[in-house]
Amino acid sequence: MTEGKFVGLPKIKYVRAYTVRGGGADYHDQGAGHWIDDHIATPMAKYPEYRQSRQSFGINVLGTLVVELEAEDGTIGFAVTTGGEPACFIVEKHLSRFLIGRDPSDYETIWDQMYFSTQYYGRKGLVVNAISGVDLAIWDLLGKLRQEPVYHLLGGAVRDEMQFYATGARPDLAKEMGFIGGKLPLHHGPAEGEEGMEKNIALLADMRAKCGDDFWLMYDCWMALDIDYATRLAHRAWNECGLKWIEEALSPDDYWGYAQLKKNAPDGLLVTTGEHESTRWGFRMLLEMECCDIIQPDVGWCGGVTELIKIADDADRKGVLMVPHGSSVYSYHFVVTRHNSPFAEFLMMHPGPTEVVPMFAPQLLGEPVPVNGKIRASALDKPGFGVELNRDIALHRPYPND
Ligand SMILES: C[C@H](O)[C@H](O)CC(=O)C(=O)O
Ligand SMILES: [Mg+2]
Repeated sequence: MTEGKFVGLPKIKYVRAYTVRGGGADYHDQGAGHWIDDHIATPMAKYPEYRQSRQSFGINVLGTLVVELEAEDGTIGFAVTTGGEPACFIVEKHLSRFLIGRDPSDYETIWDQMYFSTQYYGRKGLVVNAISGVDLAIWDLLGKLRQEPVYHLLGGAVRDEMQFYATGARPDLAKEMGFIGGKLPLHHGPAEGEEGMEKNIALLADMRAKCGDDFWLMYDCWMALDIDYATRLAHRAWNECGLKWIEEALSPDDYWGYAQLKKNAPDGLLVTTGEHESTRWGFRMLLEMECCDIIQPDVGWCGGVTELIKIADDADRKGVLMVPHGSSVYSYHFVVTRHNSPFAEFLMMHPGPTEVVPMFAPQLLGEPVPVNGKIRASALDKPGFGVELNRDIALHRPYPND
């Protein structure tokens, strides 16, 4: 090619960041009576006043962040993640300078600039959520401009369909719906003593009796435990109920604790974690310190697709499975391209949960859902992430940059 002739894709012209309330990407932002806020063990449960409800300590305080990127030709890429109003500020007032006038194909440089310009106040959490939202919107725009699904841009499907396990309070119903396993929220942590431990085991035993021996059952501990409690739970749940894995038992900062837990856990029981970890550097700690058997990055929180490529490659190199946390289409387009992601998570967002509903409803239109526990790769065959933003919901743009 003659130097200087290549014109590239239409450049990004507008960056818009909105916040929305009510479920969707902030899936903890649900109404009263939802299974996801029913006395679930958390690190805040040592304070009795914050034990019954996660909303009582503010789990849903952020709401959803919607990032919208409009190219010069009017094509719009968008993405949703958790982050709400403070993430809108970061996107519009800080990150937009690295986006306006740029070709979306330059996602590597854009990511690098977003990360290192915010490193002095970022690195993890809210700032990386905002970076992830922008990165996902770039990949959506790229797919829409090239008229290709994101999974094509990532190397294509390695399997014809994806298999799902369901996260929710009713693994017995998930089994009837065709899922390969059910992940229960743990309800009682160390502050509720031996009585709580007995209740945890009793619930699992009841589900084992209902689901039969071959169905996977997992416990999601949402960072609530200490090593002693997690070790005792792991042994009892494995011996008495055939638990498949114990998830996110400890604080995400306690790499040393995870390495110890993995040594303490019974042979055959998997230790999993990573949904609140970010970037190639955080996951390198988990992988090199041999903290777990499965890493579970959330593509909307760990740095987006651009960063997940690096995280997944590192896990692959070390022979560790990478099964992303939730994240709807943003996960599906990645999982289907990866040999080390043999199955995926489906978060049951029905309050019961007695039926399958789209994970990020009502924010996305055209979101595929598992049928008989599976989604075919061909269901992703639309440009970008294959979904549209539902503009009937109340979008609020607090910090316009233009
Ligand atoms: C059910 C868990 O407490 C949490 O709400 C979701 C989660 O950690 C997961 O899906 O994994
Ligand atoms: Mg989890």
